[in-house]
Amino acid sequence: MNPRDEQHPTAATALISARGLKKSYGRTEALRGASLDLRPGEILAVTGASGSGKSTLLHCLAGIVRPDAGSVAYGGERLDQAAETRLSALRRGDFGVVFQFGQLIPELTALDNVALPLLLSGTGRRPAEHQAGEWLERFGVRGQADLRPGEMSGGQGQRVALARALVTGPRAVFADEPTGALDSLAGEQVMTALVHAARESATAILLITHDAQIAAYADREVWLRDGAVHAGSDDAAGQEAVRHEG
Ligand SMILES: Nc1ncnc2c1ncn2[C@@H]1O[C@H](COP(=O)(O)OP(=O)(O)OP(=O)(O)O)[C@@H](O)[C@H]1O
Repeated sequence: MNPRDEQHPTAATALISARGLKKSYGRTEALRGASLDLRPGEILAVTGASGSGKSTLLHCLAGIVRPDAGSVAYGGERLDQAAETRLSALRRGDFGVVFQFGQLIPELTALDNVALPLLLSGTGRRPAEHQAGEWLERFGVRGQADLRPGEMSGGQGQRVALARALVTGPRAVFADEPTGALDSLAGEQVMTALVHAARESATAILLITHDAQIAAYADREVWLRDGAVHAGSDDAAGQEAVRHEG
């Protein structure tokens, strides 16, 4: 089945709304007025050439990096102005993050890696391990629960990383090339598991990818060029974002 066929309703109101984001690193202008809406429950692919600002945009939306200018609103709350303590609370509860190389804690088993965000938010060990086991099951890696990251394949590790990102029931997951280190079969399997889990829990996914086959899993696709967001051809909200920049 074409992954785009699995449609779902999108709400008119954005979950996260970024307007006119600018961010420079020294003389490098990574973002030059990027605007984007992530709608509740949608899977949005962000593509673009290397160095076009994709990771920087993701970091600004997730409250990891503060933009130099512009705004990021999450349900009306301005993340670009929020205190660090508030941003880390959001990253622990409302947002999940997955990177290209999972970034699991090497000393912990798969189960403990997934249980950790729950333990950090005050869930008791037993319920945390129970929920972690359920999420490993959902991603098809329950059999690897007692393995450490070094003992798993890349695809298994990424499934564990996704389980860890989703275990707290986040409203949004930010995935930066989550299949970038996998072969195409493992990548497709990871994406199928991610899309399924996101649909079930109505979690919005911001997915950065270079790969058109991976982007095809998204409901909507935008591309970045020179630090600004450009809409896909069928994307009215994105067109708005482009106008907004002008
Ligand atoms: N922490 C940093 N320090 C200095 N320069 C940075 C930093 N992060 C990003 N940059 C620069 O900002 C620009 C945009 O980088 P970014 O990682 O956002 O792009 P990208 O589209 O995600 O690239 P890639 O696809 O290669 O990962 C690049 O020129 C990059 O070198």
